[in-house]
Amino acid sequence: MGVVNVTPDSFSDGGRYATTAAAVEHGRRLWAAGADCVDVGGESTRPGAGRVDPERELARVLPVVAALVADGVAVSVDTTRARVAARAVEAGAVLVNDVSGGRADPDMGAVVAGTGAAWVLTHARGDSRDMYAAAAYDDVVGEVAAELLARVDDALAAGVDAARLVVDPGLGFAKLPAHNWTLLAHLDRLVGLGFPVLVGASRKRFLVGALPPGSDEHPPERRDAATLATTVLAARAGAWGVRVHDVGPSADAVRVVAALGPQAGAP
Ligand SMILES: Nc1nc2ncc(COP(=O)(O)O)nc2c(=O)[nH]1
Repeated sequence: MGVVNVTPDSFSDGGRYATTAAAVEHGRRLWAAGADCVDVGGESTRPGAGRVDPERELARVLPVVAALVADGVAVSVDTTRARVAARAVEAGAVLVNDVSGGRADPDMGAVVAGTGAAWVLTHARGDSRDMYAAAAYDDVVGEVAAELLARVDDALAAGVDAARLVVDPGLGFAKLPAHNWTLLAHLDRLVGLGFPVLVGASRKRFLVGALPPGSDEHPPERRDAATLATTVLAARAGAWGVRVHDVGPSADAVRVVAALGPQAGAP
């Protein structure tokens, strides 16, 4: 899953693809580089980010979704708003990527149930204004798994077909670095829940911990090698997908792991 943030303030590429033309061009590049899906978002989800007006979010994502769909690109929409999801699916998006796991908008379940779209339920607590306040776990893998299953139950209750659900541990969402590393080390337990697992580690701040001491926290591209390592880990654990900014290397890494054949532990 290639990332196209049509926003002026995303931490990983803020502002580079803020115009429709730049975003569409970037989405085409990611598709050509081997992305199976291009994820279009119009509202930064970084901690502390304020909300974007719904009309502005729509104005950012819809033209990009429509143009990429017209090119034959499989598009997902990164939104927590049911109305944005509905309009993006109408424009041809095939997956709703909801970092709130359906908690932000009570109408999201019904909207997804009413379409043929898939739905990524990402684990988080609170929202972008207070997410670290809830970043306390006794057993982060067990608690994230249980809370994701609660999100799944709500989705099923809303009428969404289980076959259209994907779960995501929400690295960096209401999680401290140690929580992210523990989740990465135990992705097999999340895969064992029986739903496709999407992993979004790409260029996230916790990866700086894997860089040489004193490494500059910027630019985010400096974290692409560490991101590639997380792609291999996710593929080896049997994850369904990875959400990355630098698609080419991760697409190659996924093919390398696939070439190994069935591995112990991967379904
Ligand atoms: N499913 C999913 N979606 C996401 N969307 C945005 C971000 C924040 O990263 P960005 O600002 O680089 O897009 N992370 C995730 C994630 O981990 N999982």
